[in-house]
Amino acid sequence: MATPNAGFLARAEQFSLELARHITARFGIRDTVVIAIITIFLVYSVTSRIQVAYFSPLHRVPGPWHAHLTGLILKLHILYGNRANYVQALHEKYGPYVRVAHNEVVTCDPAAAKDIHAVGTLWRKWSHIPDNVTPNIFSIVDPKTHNIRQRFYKKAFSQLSLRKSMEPAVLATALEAAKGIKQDAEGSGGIVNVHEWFMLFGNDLMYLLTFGKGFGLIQQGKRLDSVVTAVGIHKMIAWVEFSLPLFLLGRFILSRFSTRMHTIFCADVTVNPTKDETVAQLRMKKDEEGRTVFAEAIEDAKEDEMLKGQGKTRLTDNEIAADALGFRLAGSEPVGVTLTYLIWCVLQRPEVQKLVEAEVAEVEITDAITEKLPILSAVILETLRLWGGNATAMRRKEDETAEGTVLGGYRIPKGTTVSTQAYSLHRNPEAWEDPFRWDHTRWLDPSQSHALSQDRFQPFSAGTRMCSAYHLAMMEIRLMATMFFKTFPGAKLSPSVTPESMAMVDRFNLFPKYNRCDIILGS
Ligand code: HEM
Repeated sequence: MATPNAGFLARAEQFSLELARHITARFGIRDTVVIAIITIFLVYSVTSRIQVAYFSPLHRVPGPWHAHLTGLILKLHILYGNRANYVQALHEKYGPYVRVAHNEVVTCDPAAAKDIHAVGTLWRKWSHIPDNVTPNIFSIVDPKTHNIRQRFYKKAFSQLSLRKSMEPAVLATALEAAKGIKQDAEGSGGIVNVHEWFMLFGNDLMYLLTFGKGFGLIQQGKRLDSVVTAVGIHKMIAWVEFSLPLFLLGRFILSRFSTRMHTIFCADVTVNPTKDETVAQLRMKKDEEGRTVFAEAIEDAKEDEMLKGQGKTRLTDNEIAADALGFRLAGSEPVGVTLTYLIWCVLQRPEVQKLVEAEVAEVEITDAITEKLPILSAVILETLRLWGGNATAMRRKEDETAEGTVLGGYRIPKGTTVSTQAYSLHRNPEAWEDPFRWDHTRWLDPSQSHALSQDRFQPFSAGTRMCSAYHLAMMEIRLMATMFFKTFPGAKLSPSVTPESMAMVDRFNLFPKYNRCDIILGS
């Protein structure tokens, strides 16, 4: 017996045949085939997007309506350097789990952050480096390859080794920066943009770390905008993510007509050190002058039994060049940014400023001594909590488990990107009391010390993908901050510095909106 469904199917079949006959008669066979292929593609794309939007388990995760269908709005925010603030606003509206794109969820739940970034986690770093480009330590996805690479640097980046190898250079560079700040202020009525000097400080030290010779940016009085930084790379990647055709148009056509376009669309070409020069520098022998910590790390690895067991005792030339660039990009900016915000936070609170100045006034500036100063340490940790230089998205994927995973009660299907950002983790009211208030005293209470555990305080990330240079970064911040408060007691913020001017822009690292923090030096 014919069912009502069969009647419908028969009518649909007849309609389709009529339509096909009509189109074939009007456009000819070849054009009809093209139209059919395009139609099938469009129908497939739309239905699969609707399926992912409303019928995948992700539809239960709250978020703005458009995020269920597309990541376009998120990509626009990335393009404008606004991702961190956009995601924070979404957390404030929707809670600790938010769907920000059809295939991406963000979370500021400490339990999820702990799971995702734990040692031995199944969550893998998300990377858009194509297979044919040698990844650097920052972008390697495969955990085994990453583990091998990490071992190359482990010893050289321990606190003990760094105090021998890098501390004198960090101190000398901090002294140069303080001199530069003083001279700059003398030439401009006592007002100086300290952000610029802190950024040059961070950049100079990274050149020194990877190439043995600092490029003397501070001595040359270079301006910040003449230094190529990770910002360029971020803008370039943001364009790729937003629209590949627009990126290609910019890269191959527009970049020929304007230097600005060239720095945005061809940042990788501009920023890459010539490979031969880098490799020669980093393969220097033990007794050669100008050998870097980086070169030592590579050399030391030859004696590492575990690496030998893995059949790998040397880095290839391509790997060395990639890592030199990776360290420079990862390390040049966040130290300078954190220092800028530290000065901004302390100078807003004269009573805290007096305490820090009194604490550092008589001390010798060494890493071991400054590490033990309670007020300075508390001020650094509290600044890293609210205004750390690298508090932006850490994107991860879990592709191992066929049925996906569960986070915060939500099923996350395989292949979904999940991001945490310390900017929101550190502002989560479930994790921190009065989270938006900068209050260094929360770190003076010993019972707070467990907050340093990996779940709710992650300015340097956590687990195996934690910042390789944590000890170096902390040393740079401690020595430069001590140098500043000893040399410039009574410094004040210029009236031009406002919460609006210091709002953070998110370009791989976070920066003050106008790249400025003007201060007036005390007489
Ligand atoms: C205040 C300063 C710094 C902060 C807040 C910071 C923060 C971070 C964070 C959050 C990550 C993890 C990123 C991710 O997984 O997506 C990271 C990774 C990394 N950082 Fe830092 N960093 C700082 C300074 C530095 C410096 C000075 C260097 C270089 C000398 C450096 C080198 C690296 C490297 C190589 C990685 C990749 C580690 C890996 O994947 O194994 N960082 N950093």
